[in-house]
Amino acid sequence: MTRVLLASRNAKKLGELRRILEAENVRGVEIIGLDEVPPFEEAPETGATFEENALAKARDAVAATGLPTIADDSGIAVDALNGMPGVLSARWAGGHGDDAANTALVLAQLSDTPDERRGGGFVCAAALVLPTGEEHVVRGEWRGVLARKPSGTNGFGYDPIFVPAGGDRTSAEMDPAEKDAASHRGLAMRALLPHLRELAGQ
Ligand SMILES: O=P(O)(O)OP(=O)(O)OP(=O)(O)OC[C@H]1O[C@@H](n2cnc3c(O)ncnc32)[C@H](O)[C@@H]1O
Ligand SMILES: [Mg+2]
Repeated sequence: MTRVLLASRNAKKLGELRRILEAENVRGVEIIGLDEVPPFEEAPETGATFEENALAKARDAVAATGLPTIADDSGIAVDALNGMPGVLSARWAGGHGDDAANTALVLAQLSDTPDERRGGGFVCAAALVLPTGEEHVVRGEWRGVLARKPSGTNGFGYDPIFVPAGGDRTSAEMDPAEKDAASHRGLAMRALLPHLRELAGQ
């Protein structure tokens, strides 16, 4: 078993990452989270791009633990807000990870935005950094529109207000496997699969 660290403190995100790898039958890799390694000082996520933040999170964790590490930096980019919240998604309303306040603020900011200009998308940058210094950074995007009110209880973060393109339900109304099959995170993680299979000796 090769131990691979997922450098995240977001239990929901960690759950999705694990589920996606499981669905892809990546065996021979044991995924552990930040709570399962000795604590180390985590730098604030101050990068200008998702890729920068993902790489920084993964590099720090490799330096501290010596484990091959995946980090995910993600968020929602709203067209009418010029791509924001973007890298500020986790702390858009001020506090870190207050999902209800973040979604309420985005909805309020879009209250006068008509249906035809409510486009946006989830973005996920995933970085895989190995103790050898080998680095891979990939990106997944999931386009859709911003709803007028929250619906659904699955997922996390902005899922209750995001309606993926081609459908009429929010991603919080989709079942988990359905979200994974189409999501930004699913796309990014599947792009890392060849490297993970190599690590697993598969
Ligand atoms: O940095 P870590 O510890 O991994 O956890 P985090 O929650 O701080 O994660 P990010 O810094 O990447 O911020 C991502 C934010 O974007 C939002 N987000 C990302 N992926 C999402 C998804 O699949 N569905 C809904 N919201 C999502 C959510 O609000 C997250 O708090
Ligand atoms: Mg974060």
